[in-house]
Amino acid sequence: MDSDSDSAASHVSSTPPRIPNPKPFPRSQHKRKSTPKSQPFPSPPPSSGDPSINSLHGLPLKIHRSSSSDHHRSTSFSTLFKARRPAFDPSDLQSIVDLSPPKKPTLPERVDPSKLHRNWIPSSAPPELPQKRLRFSSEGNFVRLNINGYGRRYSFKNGRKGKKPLRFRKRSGKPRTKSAGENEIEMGCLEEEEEESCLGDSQMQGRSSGLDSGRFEEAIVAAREDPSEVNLLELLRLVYGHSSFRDGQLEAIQKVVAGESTMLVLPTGAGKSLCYQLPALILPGVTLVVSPLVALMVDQLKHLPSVIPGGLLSSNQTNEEASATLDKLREGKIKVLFVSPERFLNEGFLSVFGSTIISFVAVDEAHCISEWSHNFRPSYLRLRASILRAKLNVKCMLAMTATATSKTLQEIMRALEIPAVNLIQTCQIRDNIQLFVISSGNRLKDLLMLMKSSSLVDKQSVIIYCKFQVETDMVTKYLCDNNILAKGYHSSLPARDRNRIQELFCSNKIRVVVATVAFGMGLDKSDVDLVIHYSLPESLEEYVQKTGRAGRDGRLSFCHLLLDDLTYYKLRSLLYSDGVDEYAINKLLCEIFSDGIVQDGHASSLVKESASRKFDMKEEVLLTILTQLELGDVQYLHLLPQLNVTCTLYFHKTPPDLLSKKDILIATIMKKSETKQGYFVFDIPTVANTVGITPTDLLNKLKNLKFMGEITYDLKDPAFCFTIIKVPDDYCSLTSRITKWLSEVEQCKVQKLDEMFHVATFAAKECPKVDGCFDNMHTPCIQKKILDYFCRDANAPSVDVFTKMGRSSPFLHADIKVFLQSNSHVKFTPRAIARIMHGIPSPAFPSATWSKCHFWERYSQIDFAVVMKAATSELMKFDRKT
Ligand SMILES: Nc1ncnc2c1ncn2[C@@H]1O[C@H](COP(=O)(O)OP(=O)(O)OP(=O)(O)O)[C@@H](O)[C@H]1O
Repeated sequence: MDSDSDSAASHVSSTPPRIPNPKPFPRSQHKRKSTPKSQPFPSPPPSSGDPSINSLHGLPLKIHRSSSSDHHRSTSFSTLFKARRPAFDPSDLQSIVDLSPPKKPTLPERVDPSKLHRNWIPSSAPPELPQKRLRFSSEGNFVRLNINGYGRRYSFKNGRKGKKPLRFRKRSGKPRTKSAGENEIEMGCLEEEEEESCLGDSQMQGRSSGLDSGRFEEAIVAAREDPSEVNLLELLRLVYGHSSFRDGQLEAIQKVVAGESTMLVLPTGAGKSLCYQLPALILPGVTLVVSPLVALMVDQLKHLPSVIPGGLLSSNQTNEEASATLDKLREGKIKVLFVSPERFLNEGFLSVFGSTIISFVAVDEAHCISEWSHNFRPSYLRLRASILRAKLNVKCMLAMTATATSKTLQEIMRALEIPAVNLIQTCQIRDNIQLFVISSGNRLKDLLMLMKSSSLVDKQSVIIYCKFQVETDMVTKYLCDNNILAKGYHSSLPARDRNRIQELFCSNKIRVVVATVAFGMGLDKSDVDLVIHYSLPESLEEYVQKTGRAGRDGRLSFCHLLLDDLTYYKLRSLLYSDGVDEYAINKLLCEIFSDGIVQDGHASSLVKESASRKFDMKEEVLLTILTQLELGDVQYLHLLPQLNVTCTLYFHKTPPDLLSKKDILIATIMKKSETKQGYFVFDIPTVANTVGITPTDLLNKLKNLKFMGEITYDLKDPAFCFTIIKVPDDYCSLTSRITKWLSEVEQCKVQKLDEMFHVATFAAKECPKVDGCFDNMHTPCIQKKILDYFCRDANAPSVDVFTKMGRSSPFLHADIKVFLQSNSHVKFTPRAIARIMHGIPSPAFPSATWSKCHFWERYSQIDFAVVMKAATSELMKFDRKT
């Protein structure tokens, strides 16, 4: 089985910032470098450069809704939503939020008012009905105040209080040196990734303003002193040109301005960004916005109004870019700083803030905090109120998400110590999207029929989502061959191509994009009118997220899902690729704590690639376990920034013997190095421990020597680095606790896929079509099921969804026996055998080798647990015989 899924191809990257490649050596030195092996100055190979709680008083969750005049139809999803939430008490609601006065939504073109649902999100369109749907208007609802970018920018001083007049300075018209590149984004596993270029600079901000500075200043001071609806509305009008707040916005802003940690759940495109931007503008100090993807950060930075100067720090910036941002931060020129969660690993980053006041931390895509979400991300585990308080003196947190079950919300709120009364939540799915499911025997043909059907042929902006990159290529070609122009988009395309496709799509010059999940994050195109799921989403959360790309302007839009069993089997198999055995975890723990003692400040490392192969665990799984060892009930270790730990050193000016006499570090390196082909090769943590400094300090010293022209060096072997805080007393119980936790996480993902499949299958095959469903249109029944799913009691036992997976096969045992006999030279675990039978590659059993095996993927339709059980029993028999 191919594992080229965009989400499967994920890897957590928090490697240190790249620094530029070393300068070319002067000619004379080149000569010297070409000395033979035995000489002290061998020539370096072409340099690669340095890669260098308050406890929740239990949810029931409070629902915060504004009473809009259009909120009255009993059939709407919102009504259902209200009715389903447990223990909802309107008097509670009254005490928590200001119920805003009834709002009249503006009816958009082509929408039948009777179809307008209660949680339709009004855009800021003028009250008149537009005659025509506007094309080329992908810039959201911002007011373009100065198209030349020479507007005025507001300059802030950190911690500035009182009413002193605020200075304005002219925005520099300096052209950008690099484009705000689109990075590879894999929503399947959110993470910060490589990007062609990434500016940590407020120059990226798109909008400049020609504000009346006096009025603006007064509005800020007024909102700071009294964050009343009137004062906040005035600021909203001045900064964004919007005339009213959308559901949930005002309440969230008021809470954050009052310093109260808040959980905000609004659907995609509902305007969550504004809920951190306005408080950031009002409050003194800097606001940190934690975002899981560079692409998202870049996009959010671009969309910051220019009166909110922003910056960005990501691990793939150059040193120069990062220090330019840090300088601005120190000078008080940054009001909103976008950071990746990995940054919170870095003591250096934390120390940057010194006396800087952090007004609050906004956590975007906050569901990544919870392992029970569809996108758990280990580095989000560091986002704990206790850690943020201790390290950055942050007291207020704003968590934002569009998709979270009650269980996920509970976890986020516990981690960030958000009181239950500060949950602001509206429906997680917009009512202006019609949902269709087609049971498909041939997805390609059905897709073509759909695209050519009279109801969809005029749709102007279409996204077709595929799971695998090969699928996007294949579907794009098929559509083009059949006269439907389409562009494929996935993370393996060069960033420039991806940027271009996104731009052309946003300006309506491309009608159809066939994409993996990589397309869409941070895409604020308001008029996508058709989303097609060529592949089954892995969870209802993913389904809601992707459908949420459609109809962001509030107009009626369409979402079709092509359902087939084979995709379900394939996806279900892949979900078992992260699982680990107790035995492997035990081995890993023994390696981590191999020294058996705690040595203060002693750095250890685990080289990602080799450890991954040795323990047959994906790198993300290794990181998850390490993070758990740091942030679990007992702290066993402290994670350090990830580094490339193997260093090859080349001397250029002073001969090594002489330099080592002047520099203790060089002397130690020479003692601890192996010489390979005449070069000094050493392990960074080992040398750092000997000298008594941290690996990061050692790298800094090397950088200085490089700067002085003494040395250059190459780094390789990306590794997780850590110091041991405590050696476990009982390895066995720690092993079984971690194994249990990981298998629960795995089970949770499988259950999410089963529920998604169940909902789609119900719609396609079992729906009695009584509540408004007809033909393939199943909005009512799907919405009802989604609602059940998101509102299910957090502590309720998990629902057993019928699974289509086979529970037995007459030949399974016999096949495993033959497989073991024909591979008697290889050591297998039951999980490894089950993976091969399911066609799941793993670090120790890659598809390049094992997909050629006769049994590869043969049992992918039999439940993984059943195959594993059979493998265990056959392996025991086999071991006894041999
Ligand atoms: N009060 C408002 N009135 C009118 N338009 C608004 C308002 N608030 C936000 N918007 C617009 O709604 C659009 C979507 O906003 P935003 O990107 O913040 O949504 P989001 O909730 O973060 O979506 P996603 O979850 O998909 O990222 C933007 O174009 C923004 O300008």
